[in-house]
Amino acid sequence: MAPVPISPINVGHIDDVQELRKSGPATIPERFVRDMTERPTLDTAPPSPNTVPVIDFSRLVKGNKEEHKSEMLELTRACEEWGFFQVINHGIDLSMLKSIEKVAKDFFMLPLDEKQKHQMLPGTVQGYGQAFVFSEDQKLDWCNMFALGLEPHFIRVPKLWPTEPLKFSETVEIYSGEVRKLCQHLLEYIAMTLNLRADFFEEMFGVAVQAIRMNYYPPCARPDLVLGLSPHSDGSALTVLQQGKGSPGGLQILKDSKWVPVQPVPNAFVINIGDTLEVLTNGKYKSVEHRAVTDREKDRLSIVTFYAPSYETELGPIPELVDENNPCKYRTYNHGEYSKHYVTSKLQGKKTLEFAKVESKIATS
Ligand SMILES: O=C(O)CCC(=O)C(=O)O
Ligand SMILES: [Fe+2]
Repeated sequence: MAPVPISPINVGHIDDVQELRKSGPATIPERFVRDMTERPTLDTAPPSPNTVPVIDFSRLVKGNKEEHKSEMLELTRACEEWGFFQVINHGIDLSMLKSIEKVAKDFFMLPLDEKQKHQMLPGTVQGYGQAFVFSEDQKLDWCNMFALGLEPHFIRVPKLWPTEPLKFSETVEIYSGEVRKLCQHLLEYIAMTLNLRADFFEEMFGVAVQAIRMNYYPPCARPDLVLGLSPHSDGSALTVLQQGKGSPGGLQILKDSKWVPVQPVPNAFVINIGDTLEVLTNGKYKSVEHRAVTDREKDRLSIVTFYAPSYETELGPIPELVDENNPCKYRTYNHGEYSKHYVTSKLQGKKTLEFAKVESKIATS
């Protein structure tokens, strides 16, 4: 969520999907209809037993020696083999999860002109609208987003913070404070799975950048033609995703070239490794491509926190994780530069990470 210079880009007309749904529930404008190769196959098969690992956070933190050890092994496996896991018993009060969901939903239910007071300008990633649209002919996602930069404070854009719903800002502040602590703790355990000091990432990151994005996916009459969110990996170090209670599944991750649905686990957070951890671990832990699909009848809400190093941080593979068998795959670069590159590129699988590869041809400025 780096501040982006506003350039005169022409993104064409972007229909608001909630309004589309209201006015003509069966109409899918061409700009939302995906090319054949991108369309989701809507799995009617029973969920595969091969699902994203579930980590019991309380066993990591206060379990006995055996419990801690087995949970650490599961965390290592999750990071190495999946890049995604769900966390249960995370210690964040369930009333907090409920409150953030309520203010998020209430915000999306406001009249369009009210939401548009906080509109996301073309080429930027904060506010209400669709991020990552850079041209007139780019396909659009069946999603409305509302995103805010949170930490450090200089990334905040005060005019984008709504006064309605009444408790919106206060709830975002409290929730995000809790999620920040969870990210810090998770990174401590992740550092330990890599035989690094627990405070390794905390020390390296400085005042970590944190942003929140609420994604609202209205039902879609033709979920087979559209995507809720285009395939991408996150630019963060870690991402924490809360799925709305009672929301249908919709998140899918690319595993062994197949799209695997992430089944919602009540009150859990879905955690994923972002590009930044992939670089730091020299690819030992990889960011995984993911996307969202829509549902014919039900709407879906997700509340997503991105946690990343400060923009000043110089990033590159951690020397302890580079050796003859794992030669250095990524160059060293400034995280602010990467963030700028990320938010000025369209979502396109793991393409943005090319920026960091040693053989990369992409210029750094
Ligand atoms: O809504 C979802 O499940 C996916 C959201 C996501 O990947 C994102 O906001 O980066
Ligand atoms: Fe994502």
